[in-house]
Amino acid sequence: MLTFIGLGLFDEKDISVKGLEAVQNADMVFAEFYTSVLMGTTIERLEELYGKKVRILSREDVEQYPGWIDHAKEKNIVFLTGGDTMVSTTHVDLRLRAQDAGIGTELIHGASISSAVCGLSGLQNYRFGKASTIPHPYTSSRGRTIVSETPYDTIKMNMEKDMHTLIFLDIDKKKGYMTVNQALELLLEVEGRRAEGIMDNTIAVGIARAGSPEPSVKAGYVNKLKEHDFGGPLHIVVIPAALHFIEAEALVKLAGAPPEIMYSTED
Ligand SMILES: C[S@@+](CC[C@H](N)C(=O)[O-])C[C@H]1O[C@@H](n2cnc3c(N)ncnc32)[C@H](O)[C@@H]1O
Repeated sequence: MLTFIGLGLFDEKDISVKGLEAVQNADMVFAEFYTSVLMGTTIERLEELYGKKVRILSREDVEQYPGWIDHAKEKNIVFLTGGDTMVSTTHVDLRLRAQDAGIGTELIHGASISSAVCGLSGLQNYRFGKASTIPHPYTSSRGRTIVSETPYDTIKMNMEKDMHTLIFLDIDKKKGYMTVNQALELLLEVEGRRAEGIMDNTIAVGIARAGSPEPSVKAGYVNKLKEHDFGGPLHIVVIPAALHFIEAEALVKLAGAPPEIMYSTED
């Protein structure tokens, strides 16, 4: 049996009781921390709580060479991930590979950043459209710096449908954890090229360290918000569509948005 377990958002204590029991009873424990990271703990603290060795898998181990799942044909193995275990296409793909190999699978869910952003900001879950990820810029073979326009296109498409956009921020071994500030600068850079006006006079919401004792939640006009100090990682951004009046009130009262946003809301 291969059990997928979501560890929640911040530290070793965010796992569910059900999840903890499954890890403690497992024959082998695998984990990946490239799709998300629990910033409030360490591998040593996880191993101490579980009383088990945790084998850390790379992206290649999970996406290209998941031979390790064969252990689940004979043994109970668990696979740990940050957040909820299935809020990631990679993990769904892994589950399907296991099923195809005749391995039984089970899910034990954890708190996800996708719902935490709604809780912390007051934005309504049902109003979110397609999510996107802002990757760090990279250098092309011709030496040009490439900034992805995909997140900008996703925001535009969602705005046309009156839907909010959740934007995950890149986690890169060398370039580090992308901040809200870097993400907004990159969106403004694309706006500068495309000049389609979707970032003009637009409110954004930045959230840092959801699930920690001191999350940072701040909403404001993009040009101002990009200067705000959100503190340490992880960070995430939402670009809301037109706001329902309760959402606007929540952003003002819970995220320090300018009060005037309450006078241009939808019913
Ligand atoms: C690709 S998502 C993985 C989602 C995860 N499976 C879940 O359900 O929460 C990872 C991204 O979400 C954001 N994120 C995850 N945990 C966070 C947290 N505690 N606080 C703020 N942002 C977070 C970061 O932008 C991070 O790069």
